[in-house]
Amino acid sequence: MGEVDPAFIQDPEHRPKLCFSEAEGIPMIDLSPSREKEKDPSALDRLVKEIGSACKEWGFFQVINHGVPLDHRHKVEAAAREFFGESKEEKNKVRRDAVKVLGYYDTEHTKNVRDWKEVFDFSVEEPTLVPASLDPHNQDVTHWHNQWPHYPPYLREVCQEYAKDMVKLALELMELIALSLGLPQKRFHEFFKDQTSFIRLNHYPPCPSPHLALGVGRHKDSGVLTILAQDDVGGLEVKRKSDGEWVRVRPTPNAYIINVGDMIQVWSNEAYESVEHRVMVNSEKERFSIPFFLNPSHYTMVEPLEELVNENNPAKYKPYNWGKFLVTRKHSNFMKLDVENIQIYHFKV
Ligand SMILES: O=C(O)CCC(=O)C(=O)O
Ligand SMILES: [Fe+2]
Repeated sequence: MGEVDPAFIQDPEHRPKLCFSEAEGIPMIDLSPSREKEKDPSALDRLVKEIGSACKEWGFFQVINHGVPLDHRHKVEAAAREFFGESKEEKNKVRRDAVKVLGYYDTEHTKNVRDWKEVFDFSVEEPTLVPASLDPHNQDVTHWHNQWPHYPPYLREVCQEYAKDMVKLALELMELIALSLGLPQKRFHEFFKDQTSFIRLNHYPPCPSPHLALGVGRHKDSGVLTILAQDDVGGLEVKRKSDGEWVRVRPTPNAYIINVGDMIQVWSNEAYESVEHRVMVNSEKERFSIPFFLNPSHYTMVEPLEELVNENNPAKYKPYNWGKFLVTRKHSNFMKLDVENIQIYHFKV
């Protein structure tokens, strides 16, 4: 057993339990009625209700019959394995820095503790428009550009193809979520022109001290919605809403794990809430996962939707600018700070 660098060590109250319970009851939802809606409107109604209660009770669910071609997913998984198998020197050729925020890095901090992982980030829109400055008064816009590695050479193409699949599935899920909130089906579409969505390839190497460190420390996803592909190793834990216990999401081959992000919490005025989750590592097996983070345009002002607030249910959040939030987060996750990074509760009324 080796030792881990103190930067990775979680405070005692946040350390994982090595014997864990597997989540019974994380809803498994069959999405086929969404694509066959003309044929069976009552099946679509049932699906919308299932999505609504999963968002309300869990903030997490899994989907099958999601329409994403399996070979597209397999190609990205293979490319990720090959990429992370390259030498550090090769990976560092596409390393992110304070200016080039996309690419490879292995020093992400969640809540100021270093994560036991290495990642490769790429955005869906090339280039992605974002604010140039963290300063709220500065309106300048800049671009994020992807940094594609030379090896493996096919990585770029398969990632771009997969990104299209993810956007399609995400918008379909947003239609179902809109219906479940009593909104017009396409209510959310306007936010995704010039989207800032991105995909992350995650590699969690075996860790000599899985009781002290985490692959990703406890956090909520700050975007709209996350679509996660995990391999068969397992390690994702969700803080169950009903009792606050950490429970593990059992890997289901070819399914996707969906979770509500902070922006759905704000838009829905807390009808739905984003839920804390974290990733355990283990001493024997490496693990790979691929989250897609659905994010709106940088110029989106995020606030409870007017249709969902009234005198009896006033807005629980003040509007905030997504682009400024995003670049502030990117900046703070890059280095260890002495202060908490930006959170939606800072905008609570
Ligand atoms: O790897 C996983 O299972 C989840 C990763 C995650 O929660 C994240 O990157 O936000
Ligand atoms: Fe997450």
